[in-house]
Amino acid sequence: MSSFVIEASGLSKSFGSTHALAGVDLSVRQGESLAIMGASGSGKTTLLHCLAGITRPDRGTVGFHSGAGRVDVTALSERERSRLRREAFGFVFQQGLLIPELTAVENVALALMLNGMPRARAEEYGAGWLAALGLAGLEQRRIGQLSGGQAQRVAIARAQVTGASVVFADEPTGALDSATSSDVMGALLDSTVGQGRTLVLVTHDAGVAGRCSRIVDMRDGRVVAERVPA
Ligand SMILES: Nc1ncnc2c1ncn2[C@@H]1O[C@H](COP(=O)(O)OP(=O)(O)OP(=O)(O)O)[C@@H](O)[C@H]1O
Repeated sequence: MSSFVIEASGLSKSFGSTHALAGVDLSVRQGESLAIMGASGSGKTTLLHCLAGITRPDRGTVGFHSGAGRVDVTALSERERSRLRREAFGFVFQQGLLIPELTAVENVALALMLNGMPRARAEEYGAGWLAALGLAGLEQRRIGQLSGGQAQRVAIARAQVTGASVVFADEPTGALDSATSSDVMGALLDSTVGQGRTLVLVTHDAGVAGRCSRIVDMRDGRVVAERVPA
């Protein structure tokens, strides 16, 4: 059995009187694809953000295991968490958070340049990732000149180009029609778990969740069920 890459225990997070997370224990194995499902407001995004070190929980811990050992994500400073996110994690959101003024390849290369890689090399790497995601020939298009599915593939390339060991995705196919959604989900799986890396995603779409290796269901800030898709 493979080892855990993320181990969260006792996570609680409130916003005023709203208990977004009310004691969540969740471990994620290296190389698995985990879908987090549940009704609107059940705490899915808050959980994803706590696992990824974006949000610090009020209580509980998140451990991240890398080749260098275990990091207690919840004990890190804001600056250390930001570095961990840049270096070890990748993010794909519903709206790709791409920079519209930049071209496809510049958007991908930027992630590498933020980690100190010179521009020419970063763009070379970026172009390689775009090609791997089926976007060869579109490197110089600005984001507004791409379809929704193509733009989301650029976002996937950007999330992976730094060699992220865990990719976190929040409704990565939420803005796409069902055929495009299926293509983009295939690209996301191939480029993460297909390469031995780990994918944690939030989705409302049972079709998307059904392609993951495990699903957890949330209700009222708690994980209430766990299942393996048929
Ligand atoms: N920054 C915030 N400030 C105040 N309340 C928040 C904040 N973030 C989340 N909440 C509240 O916490 C609860 C859980 O929100 P969360 O976004 O985690 O749910 P979700 O399951 O991802 O919902 P959705 O499917 O609608 O995106 C909701 O009641 C939400 O209104």
